[in-house]
Amino acid sequence: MRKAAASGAGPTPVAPPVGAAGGYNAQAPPFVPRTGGDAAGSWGSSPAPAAAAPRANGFGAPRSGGWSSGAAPSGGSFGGGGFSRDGYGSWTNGKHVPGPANPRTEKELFGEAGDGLSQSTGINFDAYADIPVEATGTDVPEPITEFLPPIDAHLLTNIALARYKTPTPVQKYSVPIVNGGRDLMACAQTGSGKTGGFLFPILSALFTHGPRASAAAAAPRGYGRSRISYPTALILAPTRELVSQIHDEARKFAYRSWVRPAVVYGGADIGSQLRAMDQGCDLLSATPGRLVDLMERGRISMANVRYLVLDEADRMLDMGFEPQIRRIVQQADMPDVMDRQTLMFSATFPREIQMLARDFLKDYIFLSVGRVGSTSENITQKIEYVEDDDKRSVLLDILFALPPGGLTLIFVETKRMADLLEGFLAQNNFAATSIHGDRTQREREYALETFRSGRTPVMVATAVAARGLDIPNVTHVVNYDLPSDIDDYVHRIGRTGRAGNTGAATAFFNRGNRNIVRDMIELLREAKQEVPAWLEAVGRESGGFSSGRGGGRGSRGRTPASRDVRSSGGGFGASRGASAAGGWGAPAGGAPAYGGAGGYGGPPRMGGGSYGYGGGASYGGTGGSSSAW
Ligand SMILES: Nc1ncnc2c1ncn2[C@@H]1O[C@H](COP(=O)(O)OP(=O)(O)OP(=O)(O)O)[C@@H](O)[C@H]1O
Repeated sequence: MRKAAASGAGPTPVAPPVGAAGGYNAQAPPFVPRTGGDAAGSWGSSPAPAAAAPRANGFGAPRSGGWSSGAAPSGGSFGGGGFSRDGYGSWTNGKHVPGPANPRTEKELFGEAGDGLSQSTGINFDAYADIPVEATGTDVPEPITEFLPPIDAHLLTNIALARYKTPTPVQKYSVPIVNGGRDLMACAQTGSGKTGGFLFPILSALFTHGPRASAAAAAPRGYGRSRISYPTALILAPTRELVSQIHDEARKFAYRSWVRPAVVYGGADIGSQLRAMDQGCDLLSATPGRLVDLMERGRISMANVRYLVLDEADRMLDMGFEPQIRRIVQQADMPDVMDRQTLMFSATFPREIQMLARDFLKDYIFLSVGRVGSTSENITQKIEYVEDDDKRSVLLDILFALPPGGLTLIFVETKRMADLLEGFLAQNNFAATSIHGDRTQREREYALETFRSGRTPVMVATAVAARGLDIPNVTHVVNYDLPSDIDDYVHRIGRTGRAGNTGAATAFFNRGNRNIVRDMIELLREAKQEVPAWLEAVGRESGGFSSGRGGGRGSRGRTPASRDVRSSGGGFGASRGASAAGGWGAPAGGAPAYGGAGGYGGPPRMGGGSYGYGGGASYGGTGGSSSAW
């Protein structure tokens, strides 16, 4: 039986009374569940979030509008000015008016069944339902089991066009959680549908409730000729390739709707991105650096943001994006944590990121599908002992032995090694390409395109390609160089074995990789993989100083979060859930408190329960541009 464990008791910051100073009123809490107005039904009961707090900074006027009381504009038009164009619809006189179908756009977005351009589900897709689910926090709503109302009818049409039949576990839970107005930290294995996990509830709500009429309606134009864009949903992700991919998914599921997705990332022409934004920017996917740039140019405002998503948040911190993220979220005009919904998604959640959540999330639900940081059993993992000097010849042996037809992704640690290995493979007549951080955006896109299409079925990559990329038919991942952080290994091998498909991953291990040996052994055991006897021996040898999943990790001294850190004072077994097939017990009692009550080890990073940021912690790197990869 699944359990919804309540957060442990802990300090509960005092929320100011509703309607207190700052112009807040009862409309402020975001997105309370719909209450039966729809024939289609409504989301399960879920508490309205705690009372709104005054904004911590002086940017912008306090928000007073909200959807919860039917504040979506009923007059005028949004999204295409009241008429349909470009495969989009509009929000006219308080109603969603989907645009007409466009067969060409439809084919471009959704492809055709079996064309190999999009990931089809594999034989193990249904087995996702057996993965244990843990959801902790107050009043966890019931998961959905199917794509049915009260998910918005227009979204259901687009989900059908994408040929999705059943929600994955993370989607089953995230949809009612987010549509119940709650914040969410969600952790689920690579390739198990986290993108839909945030896009579906957001788009469903946007289609049903329409745009928020406030800053955008009042001031659609900036100074001079420049327009200001006011996205309603903002998705931040660490790499250009990942935000492009999220944008492509957003375009699919927003097809024919009033919601115009847009994308911005560094390394590409800002002028064309701005022009594209001018065509509509309701749901924006962005890398943090480029977004700060646009904010500083006065071309984009966060004032309308209703939903904030941090995808692969741990990676963004690793890349040194924390200052930019805090600039966007806390130091501009984005609505306060109490007046937006914030969602974090990743397959790994080191403890630091759960701590960051205290600043960005309120009374959130921590969802973990499988153990945090575990690998999918759909990936057959093999660890080979290979000295550095032998790696090239062993790689050739592997490539020669692979059955034709699949794509192979080879990870190395440095850009230089990526170049060298690509050259070596070319000399040996393999159609190979490579991708790394020194390549221009055009080169990176070209490499991905030739890999995806199978023209170069081998791609050598640095960590830029480790996260989130969803390329159909990657059948084999080789860790030519192992990373020093086990989480990176988890994401890298997760480029195969996606959406219920099977895949293989081979890692070259030698004594230089001893720092991750114990984590590696634990991962392999957990995913029911073979653990070679020699690896166990190295593990025993390295015992005392190995990082171990229970201890500090790698050079950053990170500690893994194996569960919701809010309840880290409690026993491990208490909140481990059972199979997703069961039913929730009664909601955990207790008054909802924001910010994850209690149980944090160590002193809080910021004092007084305010949302201001006092620490200056950031992790290596300077916005990701000058790393080794
Ligand atoms: N409900 C579903 N039914 C069928 N296919 C799905 C479903 N949800 C997602 N997919 C497909 O599964 C693949 C993986 O999804 P997605 O990229 O969202 O995974 P992820 O969990 O974000 O992975 P990662 O951790 O690597 O970022 C995609 O090709 C997506 O189209």
